[in-house]
Amino acid sequence: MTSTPVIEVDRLNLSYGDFHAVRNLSLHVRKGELYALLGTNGAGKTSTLETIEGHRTATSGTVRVFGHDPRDRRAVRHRLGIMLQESGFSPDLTVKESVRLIGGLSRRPDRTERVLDVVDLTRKADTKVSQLSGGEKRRLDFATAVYGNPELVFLDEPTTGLDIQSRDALWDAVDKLREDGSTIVLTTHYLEEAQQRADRVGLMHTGAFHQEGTVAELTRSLPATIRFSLPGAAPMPPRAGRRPDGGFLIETFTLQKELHDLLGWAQANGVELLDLEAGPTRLDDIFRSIGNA
Ligand SMILES: Nc1ncnc2c1ncn2[C@@H]1O[C@H](COP(=O)(O)OP(=O)(O)OP(=O)(O)O)[C@@H](O)[C@H]1O
Repeated sequence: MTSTPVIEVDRLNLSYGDFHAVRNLSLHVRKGELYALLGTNGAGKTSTLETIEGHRTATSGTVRVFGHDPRDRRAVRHRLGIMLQESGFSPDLTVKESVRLIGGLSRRPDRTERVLDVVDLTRKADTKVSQLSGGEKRRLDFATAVYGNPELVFLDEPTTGLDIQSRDALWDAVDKLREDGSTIVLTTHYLEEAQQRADRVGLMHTGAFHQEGTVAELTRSLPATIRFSLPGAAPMPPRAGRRPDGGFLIETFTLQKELHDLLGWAQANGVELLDLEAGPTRLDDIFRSIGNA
């Protein structure tokens, strides 16, 4: 990863009539980064992305992609691969024809067969789009992000509707794009995917950033958790609170020590800890804390 800026958004404001959907948002993405733009429903993610992609005009502020105004399609468009939530391919085209169409529109060199292989649709090459399953359609949408290895890739909810094998294959293909130097901007409601993969996360709420940084930076301010349950006759464990589901919860900033003490207590009392889970704060917990703020 280098410090070359690929996306530079400064004090972006976007209004729909009287409604102020994005408020003074600044965001910079560097070459080679995987940046996850996350947020609550209606936070302004799509509005922000559509402005960065050149589909919307900012009410005020500046947006630069590779140093250009993204509405300058000639300068920018061939360098972008955009996987929308719904690509809207013609239902009468075959898969192969659709991929060729993507290639023609992208103006990037590649081979249709290679792209079909990456998105695992070689066996469906001659099938009409109207006859694809939901997951297969999603993999065809992904071809827009893969064709010709774009320098900047937008993935909008890429794994929605995909089974676990297809998800793994998609993330393998994204890893490959990154090895070849692509920069990735991801939106997803599967927070564990962002937690595992994002170099940085921007967490939006009501038009502005609630928090921005690495996952470690975002989760640092909240305690880690240990969750477990106990067999009926077990004594009450020290330091643990009761959860509404009858299990136990320990919140701690010293996870390793607390876990060590708990295991020692269980050993000393001859108690088996059931459903034991211990780990750092997750992005889910931060999302819940926004809802409660
Ligand atoms: N064309 C439009 N006209 C008026 N209001 C709009 C328009 N598009 C979006 N909005 C409003 O702007 C706000 C931000 O919408 P946006 O789609 O950017 O949010 P989002 O973060 O992508 O949400 P979600 O996670 O629910 O998809 C919402 O309150 C939405 O109702």
